[in-house]
Amino acid sequence: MACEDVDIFYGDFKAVSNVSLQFGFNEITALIGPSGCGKSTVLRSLNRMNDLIEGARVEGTITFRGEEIYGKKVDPIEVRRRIGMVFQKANPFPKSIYDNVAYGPRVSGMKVESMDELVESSLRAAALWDEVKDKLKDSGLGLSGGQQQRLCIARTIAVRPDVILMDEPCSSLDPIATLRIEDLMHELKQDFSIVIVTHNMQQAARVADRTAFFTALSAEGSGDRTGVLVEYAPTRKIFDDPADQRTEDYVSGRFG
Ligand SMILES: Nc1ncnc2c1ncn2[C@@H]1O[C@H](COP(=O)(O)OP(=O)(O)OP(=O)(O)O)[C@@H](O)[C@H]1O
Repeated sequence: MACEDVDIFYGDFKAVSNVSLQFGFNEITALIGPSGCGKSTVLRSLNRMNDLIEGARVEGTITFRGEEIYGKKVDPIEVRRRIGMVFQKANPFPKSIYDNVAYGPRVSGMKVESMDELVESSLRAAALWDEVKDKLKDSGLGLSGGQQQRLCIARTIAVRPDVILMDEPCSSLDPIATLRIEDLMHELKQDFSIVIVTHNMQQAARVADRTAFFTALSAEGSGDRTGVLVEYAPTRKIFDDPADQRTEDYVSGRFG
């Protein structure tokens, strides 16, 4: 997956300017940077989630497996099936644990030989099966915050995406639940590519193969601040030997 010269607007406001990034398969890429630099905006553009925000507009090229995802003939629902998303706050449906996982395959009309097996394998892949296998009919809302987030990951995996986008998936979790999700991410990258937005630099350093650092620049003559990509490199390089002073200031905690 790649974006090239991407600008993203909300109405007249240019939130993100000139972003070019290539995401590796079976890799975890972290998007980091100070608040308002456009990380979530970029993430949402990768599976056309911005389509759902009134006034949001993407210019430039975003391709997935060589195909332009904003192409006229492309079905955004299919894009979102292949490029799934996990949100900041776990948002299980008010349904049973089983039905949360089965929901996506059912509504997308996926051909499934055994729904029971698909539910089990998705819950296993999300490291939740052992905790819920005896209460699959209970409501997903009855689980702990960390379990709910893993349920949302299972729900995302169930439709067999190629890429999983994660928007600060651990920000409302305690440190133990956070480490659990990070371990899970390491396992998931065997089968999926992952792009994660995180405020937590240690988290980026722990999980990501590559890291993109963004900042926000003030536009001349207006108070608007537009997000730009400063540097994109292997995570170790970003943290140990960044090329740009702004990256160094941010990762060393001097700014942001
Ligand atoms: N739905 C929206 N409508 C209008 N403007 C928006 C919308 N979402 C974000 N913005 C603006 O776009 C800019 C980038 O926001 P975005 O949420 O992508 O940044 P971020 O880096 O993810 O921030 P944070 O780390 O605080 O979540 C900000 O100026 C924000 O106010």
